[in-house]
Amino acid sequence: MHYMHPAQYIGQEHVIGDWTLKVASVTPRVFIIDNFLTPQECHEIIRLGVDKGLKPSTLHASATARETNDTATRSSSNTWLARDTSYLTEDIYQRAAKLTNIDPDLFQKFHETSAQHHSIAESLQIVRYRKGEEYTPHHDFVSPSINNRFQGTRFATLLIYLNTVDEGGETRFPRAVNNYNAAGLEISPNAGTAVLFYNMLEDGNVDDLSQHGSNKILGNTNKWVANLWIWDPVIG
Ligand SMILES: O=C(O)CCC(=O)C(=O)O
Ligand SMILES: [Fe+2]
Repeated sequence: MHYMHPAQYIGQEHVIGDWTLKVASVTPRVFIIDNFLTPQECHEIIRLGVDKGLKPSTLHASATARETNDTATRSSSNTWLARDTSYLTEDIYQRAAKLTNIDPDLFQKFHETSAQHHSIAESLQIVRYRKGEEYTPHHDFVSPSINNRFQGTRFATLLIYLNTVDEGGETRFPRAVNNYNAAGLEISPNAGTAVLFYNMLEDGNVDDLSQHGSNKILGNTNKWVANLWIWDPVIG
């Protein structure tokens, strides 16, 4: 397993360089990081996404992830930006490595020391939700075949808000139970803020409580996010 930032109580802070990771939930482990991107960087990522071309989202569509039997519905559109798209995307991978305390080399397409070892980071997924669009609660981990000895899956999610949404569009963790309060957790999208959460537990099992979704967009402001999924290091 990779290193996991501790989350002992809500409001606990970890300082990494210029960032402060603030614990928003202990179970599941969710951290909020303000000013992960500047407003200009947010615009630039949206522009790169628009230039690439957005397509209606499917569930867990990526080179590495397989579809699960999740019944979640996802009405947004998205595209993928590889790490080497621009200086900015390269920098975002470097920042993500620093933030998660993971060797940035592991986020390269191929690990230097072994051509068989694929990157543990997916391409950056850019997502746009328009009015009325949502992503119902789901897990980001995928369930590998039970014949696969190494049950590798999405270890952590770095979700970056690329704009501020006034009406709806909150990220919701409906199963978050904290301080005996089962109301769940909702985070309003704020441009440049990142949310880091772990889809796995420290013992290597998946975390059922990491289930989350995006509330419906209620107003006329679209919601834009970037997802960076990081896999656990056991590569079969
Ligand atoms: O847009 C959000 O707030 C959550 C997105 C999400 O859960 C996903 O794309 O897997
Ligand atoms: Fe998700």
